[in-house]
Amino acid sequence: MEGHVGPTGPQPAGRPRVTAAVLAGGVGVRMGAPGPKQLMRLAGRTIIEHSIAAFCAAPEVDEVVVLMVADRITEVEQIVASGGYTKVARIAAGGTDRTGTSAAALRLLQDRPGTDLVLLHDAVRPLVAPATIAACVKALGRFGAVGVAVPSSDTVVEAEFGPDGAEVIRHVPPRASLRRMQTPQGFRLDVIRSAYALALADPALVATDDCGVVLRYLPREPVRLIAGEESNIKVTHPGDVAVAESLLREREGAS
Ligand SMILES: Nc1ccn([C@@H]2O[C@H](COP(=O)(O)OP(=O)(O)OP(=O)(O)O)[C@@H](O)[C@H]2O)c(=O)n1
Ligand SMILES: C[C@](O)(CO)[C@H](O)COP(=O)(O)O
Repeated sequence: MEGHVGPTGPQPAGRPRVTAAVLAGGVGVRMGAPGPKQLMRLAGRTIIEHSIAAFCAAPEVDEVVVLMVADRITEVEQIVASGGYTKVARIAAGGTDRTGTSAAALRLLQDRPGTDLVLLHDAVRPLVAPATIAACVKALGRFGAVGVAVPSSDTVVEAEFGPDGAEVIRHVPPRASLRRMQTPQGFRLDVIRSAYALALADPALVATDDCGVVLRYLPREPVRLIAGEESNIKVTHPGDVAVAESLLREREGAS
C-alpha cells in the first residue's frame, strides 16, 4: 500500500535538493500502547504530525517523504491532507526494522542525483528544533554524513553477564568522548546509498542508527557530529509521553 500525495518539484537551482524522510515504520513495543506510538496525540497533534510539520516548516527542506507502518498509511494521508503539508511528496510503507525503513526511504529516492541530500529522522522525535535541521543541512555542504548528538551527562558503562548470570561492569569508556546520537542524521545520497548497498549485502548487519551504517561500511568517510538539543527526545517508553507533551506545550507557548 502506498500513497502519493504531493508532486515532486523541480530541482532547486544552484543547490542540491534536500529530502527529509520521516521514519515511522515501528509498532512501539516498548511504549505498549494499543497502536503505533507515532499516532498518539501530544499537545493537540499526533507525534508524527509534529515531526512532519517541523520538516515542512524548514526552509532548507524541499520535500518530505514518510515511511509508515503499512496498515496505517491512510491515517498519515489524512493527517497530511488536513494539515495542508504540501511538501509531503510520498507516503510509503516502512520495513520490518528501522534499518529496513531507512533502506525503503532510499529506494524512494533512487531516481535522484547522488549529490542530493537526505535527512533521516525518527518520527517519534517530535521536538526537533528548526536550528538543528538548519545546522545539519549546513554541515552537509562540507561533509557526506552528519549526525546530531549531545554529550552524555551520565557515566555510561559497558555491561556483561557474570558467571552467576547477574550483570557486572566490563568497561567504563571515558565520558568526555561519549555522545548520545539523535536524529536527524543527514547524508549525501551517494554516500548513504553506497553504505546501505554494502550493509544490506552483509548477513551480519546490526545497526541502531544510520551514521553507524556509514561508519561501519564506509570507514574512510568522515561522519561529522553537530550539537543537538537535550529537548529532542525520542518518545520510547510510557514515561517519555508526559515529558514530550510538556516540552511541546512550552515551545508552543513561547512561539
Ligand atoms: N521497522 C521500523 C522500526 C522503527 N522505525 C522508526 O524508528 C524510530 C525510532 O524507533 P523506536 O523508538 O524503536 O520505535 P519503535 O520501533 O516503534 O519502538 P519499539 O522498538 O519499542 O518497538 C521510530 O520513529 C520508529 O517508527 C521504523 O521506521 N521502522
Ligand atoms: C537513531 C536513534 O534515534 C539514535 O539514538 C536510535 O538509535 C534509534 O533506536 P530505536 O531502537 O530504533 O529507537
